[in-house]
Amino acid sequence: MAPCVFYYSNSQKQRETTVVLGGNNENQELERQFSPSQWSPRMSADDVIKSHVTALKEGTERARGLAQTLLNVPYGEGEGEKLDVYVPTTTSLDVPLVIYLHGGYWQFLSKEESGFMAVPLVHKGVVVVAVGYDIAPKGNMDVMVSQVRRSVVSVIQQYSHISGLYLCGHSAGAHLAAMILSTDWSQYSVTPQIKGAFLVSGIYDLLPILSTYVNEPLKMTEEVALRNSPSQLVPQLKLSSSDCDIVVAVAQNDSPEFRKQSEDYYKALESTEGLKVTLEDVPNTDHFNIIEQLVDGDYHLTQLLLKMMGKS
Ligand SMILES: N[C@@H](CC(=O)c1ccccc1NC=O)C(=O)O
Repeated sequence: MAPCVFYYSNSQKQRETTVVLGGNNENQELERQFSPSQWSPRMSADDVIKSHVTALKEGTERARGLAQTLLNVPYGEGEGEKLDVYVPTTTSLDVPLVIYLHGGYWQFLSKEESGFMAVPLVHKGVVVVAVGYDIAPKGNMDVMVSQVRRSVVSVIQQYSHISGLYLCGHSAGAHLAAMILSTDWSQYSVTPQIKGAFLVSGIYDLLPILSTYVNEPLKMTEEVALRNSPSQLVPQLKLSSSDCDIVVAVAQNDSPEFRKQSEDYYKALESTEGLKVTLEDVPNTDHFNIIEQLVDGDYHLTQLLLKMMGKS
């Protein structure tokens, strides 16, 4: 993985842009809204990102030390199409599996920092799978969505004996999880039955980020953003995932735009008859520690996830 120094926050860049261009207030405000690190009450923007990467890395190292693992299992031909499996030692026949999709604005992080939530789950007899995908600029939005969909197909082909399939995604990973729920599986060799999904501090409408720094490496056009926006695909989600329990979780200290993304998506799902969806507004959390705390078995969202899988 690249050293932390590359995980810059947007604050420095914004100052530079302001000086050079004189600044466009509206777009500056949009960029601030889509800079999660600027909204943490705990630390400065740079520190919260550094601390996030450290927490995820350390948590993943700990999980790799404590759980049995299968690392770098291919789910496709591509170099980046690999996943890590964290396996419980259990004699139970009731073994749920949760697939974790990491965040990082489709341009940071990897599966190497994405096993952090495995310890309390594996301890309760749950298999945890951390999926790798080709972040930008190597991958683009269509590629990433196709990769994570294929990873799900591969997992259910390899683990046909599991008692239930669940998804958990953070930030950009919550977007990818929502895209998985909205898949027309008729193009694929199997139709996954996803029992539950945890969508944590996600982005579900990609249009507002088109004009921001987030889109620089992604290079999405409006057409690409529209066809990859879960907010546009609610009817397909209803067709494909009507039996899925969906939790839309958002941090109390996420930016107003991030909170709006979750609220709007929740409302769109909730007003669609037949879907089971709840909105979890998690107190005393920001965009980063809302997911970091999954290392802790007593954390509210860990408990909720275990309960959903019948393992609390
Ligand atoms: N420029 C973004 C960076 C960011 O979101 C991020 C950077 C490194 C690792 C993860 C990130 N975001 C969410 O997981 C920010 O201001 O927070």
